[in-house]
Amino acid sequence: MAGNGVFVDIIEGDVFKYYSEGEWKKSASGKSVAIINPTTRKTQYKVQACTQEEVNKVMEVAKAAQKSWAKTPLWKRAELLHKAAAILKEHKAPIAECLVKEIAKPAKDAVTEVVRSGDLVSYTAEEGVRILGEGKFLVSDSFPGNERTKYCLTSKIPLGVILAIPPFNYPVNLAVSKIAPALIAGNSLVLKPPTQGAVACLHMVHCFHLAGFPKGLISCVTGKGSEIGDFLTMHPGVHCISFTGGDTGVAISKKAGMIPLQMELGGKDACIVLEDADLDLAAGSIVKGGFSYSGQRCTAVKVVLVMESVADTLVEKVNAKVAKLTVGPPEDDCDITPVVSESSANFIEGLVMDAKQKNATFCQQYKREGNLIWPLLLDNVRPDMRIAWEEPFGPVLPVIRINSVEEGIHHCNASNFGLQGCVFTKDINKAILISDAMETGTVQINSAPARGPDHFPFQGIKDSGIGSQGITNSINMMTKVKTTVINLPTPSYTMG
Ligand SMILES: NC(=O)C1=CN([C@@H]2O[C@H](COP(=O)(O)OP(=O)(O)OC[C@H]3O[C@@H](n4cnc5c(N)ncnc54)[C@H](OP(=O)(O)O)[C@@H]3O)[C@@H](O)[C@H]2O)C=CC1
Ligand SMILES: O=C(O)[C@H](O)COP(=O)(O)O
Repeated sequence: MAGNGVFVDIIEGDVFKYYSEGEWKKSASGKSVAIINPTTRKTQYKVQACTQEEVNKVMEVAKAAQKSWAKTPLWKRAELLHKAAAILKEHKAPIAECLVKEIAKPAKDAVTEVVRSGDLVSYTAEEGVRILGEGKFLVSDSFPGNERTKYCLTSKIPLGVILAIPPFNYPVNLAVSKIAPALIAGNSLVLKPPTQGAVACLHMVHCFHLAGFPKGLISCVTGKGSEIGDFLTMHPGVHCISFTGGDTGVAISKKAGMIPLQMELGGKDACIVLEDADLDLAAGSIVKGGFSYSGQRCTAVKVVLVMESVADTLVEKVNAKVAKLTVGPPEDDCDITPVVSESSANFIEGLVMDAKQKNATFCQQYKREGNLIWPLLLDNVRPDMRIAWEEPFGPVLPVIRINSVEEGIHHCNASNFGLQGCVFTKDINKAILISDAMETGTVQINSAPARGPDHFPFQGIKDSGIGSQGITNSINMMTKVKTTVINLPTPSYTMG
């Protein structure tokens, strides 16, 4: 159970504590933030509403802790990360339980998220010792007009204090995908977890605490993003922001100072299905891609663009699979579970009603109970409908029928998002041409969009983000280049 066993220190009364200076603390605000269970719509947990003074304190200690952490040998940093990964995996059950209660993640997927997170931490430790253990050596005589009098040594050094802000949908995985690269690279880290998912994050942070990281190196401040978010992101003590979420990220990038930003934002991932596609494969991928975790994935298939000649067959196959999806509580491991909040369900319903008014074809009857929305495929969607462009982040998937590949590419590229896309065809040449033409960070050929495996590069263009993630890219992003130049009194050339 949450807050029990080795986790007993992280809670007092019914409010979970925040983590600062290597200790679990109550906020001086005396206030808490309620976390509403999406299934019961009742308060499940409470976390501290941290104050600005408490944020100032974690920034101060993070700065000091980073200085000595940067002097800790790389292999020792890796050793601690491996230890944290093992502890995290050992305690997957209580953490997964929080994910079920806070964000209605189906029970098995919740366990998978924790295990995947442990693996990510270990992989990052291994990758870090390799790529940070190497530098560059340049000599001056390769540039015109220079003798060989200068030797340039290049290495990667930490940025300082990293602020990590993950979203609700993968609170643990998208937190560790920021924490592990930051730490292996010699940075300290301040985590502001999403409110829904905060308690899972606090348990995860306690696993790092149990691993024995130095005091102040990792902190976790809780509170509503709308209340402490700006104070955190505009804090002068922050040297880099790694954020995953929605439009909030666009606002943050305008407010943040002159610091590196890693932004993973929304998406409207298009799935283009050509006439020669394996329609069974496409239908299976569309259902998995569109409806896993009730469509609440940045990488979910969010619009299907299918050639008119095969559209009827594809829609029929997709519908047959949608009919088999189970709908209900996350504890029962149902495929479709309640969406994260009432406001999210209302937003999704708004998109559905707009499509209804504009005569989209409803392949299933629209049904909603509380935050639970039954899976819905909308056929014959046209560009004047909101659902053609907006991200529902729910189990509703639009199908747009197209008459040419160009029409599909045009729709994909007209979106303000550019996260991922996918194309189904048996013609690899066509697939490559389409992939090159799609303005998205990644294109999957004959499979649905996906972030994982977590060491693959992952990036969005346009409003979908800044920079590239994935383990290696995140480590590099959380470092800066330092060079030392050795100036010789006379040219020196190496002999054969
Ligand atoms: N491209 C990618 O890799 C991914 C993108 N996403 C996108 O995330 C969205 C869903 O996640 P969701 O959690 O709703 O996204 P939000 O943008 O609403 O929230 C993300 C995080 O930002 C915090 N936050 C809110 N306001 C501020 C602020 N003013 N300053 C700083 N932080 C703030 C939130 O805290 P609080 O919860 O307390 O409000 C939360 O931790 C979707 O658009 C989805 O596509 C999701 C996963 C991956
Ligand atoms: O951000 C997300 O929505 C998830 O990281 C997606 O991860 P996945 O595509 O590997 O499920």
